[in-house]
This record gives sequence, C-alpha cells and structure tokens, in this order.
Amino acid sequence: MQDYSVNQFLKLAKTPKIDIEVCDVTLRDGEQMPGVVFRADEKLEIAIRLNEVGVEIIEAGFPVVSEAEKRAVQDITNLGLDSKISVLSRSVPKDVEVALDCDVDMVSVFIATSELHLKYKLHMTCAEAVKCAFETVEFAKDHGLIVRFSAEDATRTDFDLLKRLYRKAEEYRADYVSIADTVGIMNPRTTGYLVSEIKKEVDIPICMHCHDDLGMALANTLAAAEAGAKQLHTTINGIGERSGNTPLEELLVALRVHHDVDRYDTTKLTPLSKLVQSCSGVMMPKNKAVVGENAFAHESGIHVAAVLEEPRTYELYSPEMVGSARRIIIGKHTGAKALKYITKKMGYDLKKDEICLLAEKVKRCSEFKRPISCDELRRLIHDLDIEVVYPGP
Ligand SMILES: CC(=O)SCCNC(=O)CCNC(=O)[C@H](O)C(C)(C)COP(=O)(O)OP(=O)(O)OC[C@H]1O[C@@H](n2cnc3c(N)ncnc32)[C@H](O)[C@@H]1OP(=O)(O)O
Ligand SMILES: O=C(O)CCC(=O)C(=O)O
Repeated sequence: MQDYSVNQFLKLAKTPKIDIEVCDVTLRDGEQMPGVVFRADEKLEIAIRLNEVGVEIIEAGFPVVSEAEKRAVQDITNLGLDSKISVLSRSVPKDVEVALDCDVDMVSVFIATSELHLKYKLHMTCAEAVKCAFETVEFAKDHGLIVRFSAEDATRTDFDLLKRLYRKAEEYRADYVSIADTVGIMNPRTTGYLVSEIKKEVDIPICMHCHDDLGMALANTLAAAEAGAKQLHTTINGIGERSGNTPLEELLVALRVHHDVDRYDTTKLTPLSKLVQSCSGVMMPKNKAVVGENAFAHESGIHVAAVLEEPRTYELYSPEMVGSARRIIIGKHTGAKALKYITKKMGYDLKKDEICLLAEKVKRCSEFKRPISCDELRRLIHDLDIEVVYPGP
C-alpha cells in the first residue's frame, strides 16, 4: 500500500510534470543563520547524510570565508560522494581560484542586480557589476567548472535587465541561471510567472533559490518546479538567513506526495533533521512539518480511536516514510479507546467502567498543562481503588 494519501485534485487541476534536481545549501546559506557554526567534522557528517538522502548537489560552503571553511570544503570533496559538490563565489576571480583549490565540481558565481543592492552594497553601476560577473563566469568556465550564474536579489531586479542578464550568462557558457528570491518577496503565482518567462529567454536550466520571509519558500519552490525550474535549493530544517530557506524535508515529502518523486531516501530525513538541530543549536518547533516532535503525535480521543484502526485517517503520510514514529499522548483530550489501548500496552486489563473512571482522573490531572506520563498514569490506576487484573504473560 502507498505510504501516503493521494491528492485527487492534482489530476483535476492538471498539475504539470516536473523534471528537477535538488541542491542543498545547508552548509553555506544554512550556516549563514546568525549564531550557527558547523565544525569541519559536522560539515562532513552532514554532507555524507545528504549524499545518502540522494540530493544531486551539495553546496558545501563559501571557501573564501576562512581557511577552516576552505579545508572543510576540501575534506568534503575528498570524500568522492555521488552528489556534486558546489561552492559560492563572489564575482571575483580570486574566489574561483579558491574554489579550484578545493577541487569542487561546480561554482555559483553571484552578483546582485537590483538597483538597491548595486547602489547601497556594491557601489557599482550595473555595467561594472555585470562586467565583473561575466569575467568571473568566463574564468570559471575556462578552468573546467560547472558554473551557475546567480542574480542575487533577482526578484527585485528590473525585469528587462534580468532577462538580458540571463541571456548573456548563457552566451558566456554558464550552465545554469539562478533566480535568487533573496528577501522572499515572491508568492507561488509570481514565481510561476517569472520562471516561465525566463524559460522563454534561455535554453539552460533554471535554479530557484527561495527565502521564507513571507512563509512561502516551499510553495514558491514547488511553483518554480511546476513552471519548469530544474534546480531547487533547500536547507535542512529550513535554516538560513533571517527566516531561512526552503526546508529540504518538506520539499522532498511534497515532491513524493504531489509529484511521485520517489528517488530520494526520505527515511533518512528525521535523523538528519536531529543531527542538524544538534550541530546548529537551532531547535525545531513541535509542530514543524515532517520532522517536528508532534508530526505523528495524537492526543484527541476521536483521532486516536481512528488512528488505532487506520493511521491514514489522521496522517497524510506514514512516520516510517520519513524515519519517524507515531506517538499516542495522554492528556485532557484523551478518550476511552486510547486509554484502553495504552493501559493494555502497560500490562493492565481494565474494564469499561474502570476506563471511564480513569479518563475522569486523567482529564482532571491534565490541568497541570502537560501530557501525562506512563508513570503518572500507573499511579492514577492504582489510586482508582479498583482491583487491578493483570493479564497473563
Ligand atoms: C545572498 C547571500 O547569501 S550572499 C553570501 C553572504 N555570505 C557571506 O557574507 C559569508 C561570510 N562573509 C565573510 O566572511 C566576508 O564578508 C567575506 C570574506 C566574504 C568578505 O569579507 P571582506 O573582504 O572583509 O568584505 P566585507 O564583508 O566587509 O564586505 C563585502 C565586500 O564584498 C563585496 N561583494 C559583495 N557581493 C559581491 C559579489 N557578488 N561580487 C563581488 N564582490 C561582492 C562588497 O561590495 C564588499 O566589497 P568592499 O569590501 O570592496 O566594499
Ligand atoms: O542563487 C543562489 O544560488 C544563491 C543566492 C543567495 O544565497 C541569495 O540571494 O539568497
């Protein structure tokens, strides 16, 4: 049986077919989240796990940032993983030289193209910035690298200029053009429009790099894929600048559930999320999609009664699909069927009226505003003043 429910509206809404690859940028943009630093051994472990998941490209870092960063990228390329290794480079040949020292497959040459960034950050005219960028693209191509040309702040860049730049990048032999939604201004409709318009301009694949400032990074990334973008950028747990990036775990599960993409090993996602929470110190909220502690936790009596018969009643996809496990929580909203199930698992065989008495006690107890543990439940059972019958072994 399929481990998720099928969305009948995908067909009715004529959802387009997609042809994508995933570039995970946890080790570069993810690490740019304020306060986050991955040690070299942590970077290595995360890269190994991303490779096991099956992401096609790992952006391993920005090697010009420090000697340690450069060495960490070198360690990753030395692993000889199946995933291609990419790094970020400003539009200066020096950054590409450092990338070459790291023996990477791919380099992302970026230049900001919006008026705001040109004026207040680069202090350059557009012509000057573009010259630096394409000279750097050319330099990287001449040295045998796969080159992504990224227009930083693309989504706030004059549209005619953006189209011209992507056409020029193709002339300069860039292998990809990247649309960076640097401050997360887009929504699914505008992203779909932008990607389909850029597709008319260039024959090389388009990358989509989304930020989550409006909470739309995942939706925008999927809209980009449906409009024909090839390379989709993610970070584990969605960590990254400000509100972060498209979460890898959410994208891979959405690709599976909405587009039948089953080549990624999603069973590795929960352990990978935990690893990154521990290495980054950025803990996920309980209700985080896919990897949150509550993603497969049920307390409400009506839900638990149904889930015990058929988990798909209240779970879109199985916990096993993402390397997680189902949990039944005892609290204010617990019903009789849940209590019967839990107490039986604890070794008790309580009668119907005993379960009702216990349910009342549980509800009173839950006023402490937290779930009730098995030990507390055991105490409540013994306080019931009933003769407890233990079933045989
Ligand atoms: C959208 C993004 O995520 S972009 C990536 C952001 N990531 C980082 O910044 C990584 C951490 N950064 C660092 O360690 C440092 O900023 C470094 C090593 C990259 C540069 O350090 P410094 O030389 O001290 O420069 P500083 O940080 O003060 O300023 C940035 C410089 O890069 C320039 N710059 C920014 N983007 C680009 C670009 N795409 N191409 C060329 N130059 C650029 C700025 O104009 C500025 O130049 P200036 O020093 O001549 O004024
Ligand atoms: O397009 C890219 O590859 C990355 C650019 C980026 O990090 C950004 O603009 O936020």
